[in-house]
Amino acid sequence: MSLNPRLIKESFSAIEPVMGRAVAYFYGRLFAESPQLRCMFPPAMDLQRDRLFAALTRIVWSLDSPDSLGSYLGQLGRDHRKYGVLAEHHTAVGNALMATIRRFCGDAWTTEVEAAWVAAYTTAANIMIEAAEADAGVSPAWWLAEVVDHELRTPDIAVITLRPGTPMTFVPGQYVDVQVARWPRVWRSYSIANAPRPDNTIRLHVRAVRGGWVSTALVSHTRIGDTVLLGPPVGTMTPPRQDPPRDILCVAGGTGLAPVKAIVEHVIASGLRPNIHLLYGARTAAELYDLQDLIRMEAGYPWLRILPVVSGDPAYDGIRGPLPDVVRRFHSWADHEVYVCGPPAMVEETVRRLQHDGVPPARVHRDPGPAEGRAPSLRQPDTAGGYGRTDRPNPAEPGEHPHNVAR
Ligand SMILES: NC(=O)C1=CN([C@@H]2O[C@H](COP(=O)(O)OP(=O)(O)OC[C@H]3O[C@@H](n4cnc5c(N)ncnc54)[C@H](O)[C@@H]3O)[C@@H](O)[C@H]2O)C=CC1
Repeated sequence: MSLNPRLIKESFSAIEPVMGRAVAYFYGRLFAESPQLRCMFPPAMDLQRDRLFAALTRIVWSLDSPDSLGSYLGQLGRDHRKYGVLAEHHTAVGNALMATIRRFCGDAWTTEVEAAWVAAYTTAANIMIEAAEADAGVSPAWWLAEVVDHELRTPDIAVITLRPGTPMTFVPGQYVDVQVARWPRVWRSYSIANAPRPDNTIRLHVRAVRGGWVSTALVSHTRIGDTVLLGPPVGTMTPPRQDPPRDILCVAGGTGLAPVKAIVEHVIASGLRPNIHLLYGARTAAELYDLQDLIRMEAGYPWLRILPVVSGDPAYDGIRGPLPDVVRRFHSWADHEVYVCGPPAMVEETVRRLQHDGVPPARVHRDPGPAEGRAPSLRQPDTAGGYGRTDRPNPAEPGEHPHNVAR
């Protein structure tokens, strides 16, 4: 069996215009043929459909890059352990997928196309299965974590400290999926907002979204002593090793501060002393929910500068304006390592302007927002890596953080 990326991409493109119906058909077929799998999924499937499409899109467009495809599929396989996915489930998924593609790709379906999809799916499933099996020997499928602190910083933003029952190894900048007891099988992603700590606790910054199941439960219905489930840490917005280190620019909007703060803590703990500018934006001063903590941090490290920015209050007595504009008011950042995280449009625009101003793409680390949580255009394959989270409520299925996991 040999991979034929061209045939896969052509037939996948033929499905694009009817992708919504195709994904619905896929799940209908999967559950009709393997009803025992239905209980592994949440009651409402809309978000799930987006995730499947986003993951499929990423896989199809990565077929020419075996290394990045391999690491993505490996992560997917390890991450799927928390759902209870077993090797035999991949056969059921593969059968439903082939039936779906056959039905929806119309005239593009030939025996060569079928062979190409079978080869690609078999390869992908094997990578996921092998990664899951290797991981089973060294890491839990999920962690039970106790809420050891819960601070309501604004009426809808909580900073929550969790202690996993067994230590969780992660890299600053990564995120975890969270499930609350109130909503079984519903997982939402949150970035870990701290560097690894000796007591193994992790912090999350959570904004309750109107209609958001998990975020509302975490902010308004969670108390110290409660427990949540955590999936394995994933994500690629992690700091590169550098010696000597480059100076750093961080641009964080709202709760997008979380992974950026973890990276800043990591740099501090490393003992290196690059200059760090952290532009921390919110719509109002009251929404700068972590400013006091950041100011305390700044007081201990003269090479760390915290610059709060408010976009929605003309009377604010400090730096005002949209973050992408404010970034440009400073000297050039062209020789800096840059981390950008927050609302997707803010991230897009900030990165676009920084690159226009001479920051090389390889030095820009971004949390790509919902690029993988929604369906990216087939003509604009997402190669940024990482995942997508959004605090937008999903009108079809209230949710907080679509991410890139396909089930
Ligand atoms: N909670 C977490 O762990 C993480 C959250 N995120 C993402 O960060 C975002 C945070 O959202 P909120 O706290 O509600 O932020 P927000 O909507 O209150 O905005 C925060 C800042 O971003 C700016 N901004 C918002 N939209 C903009 C746009 N279109 N153009 C330019 N600037 C814009 C605002 O002016 C403000 O300075 C969400 O999209 C979330 O998915 C990302 C990573 C981790």
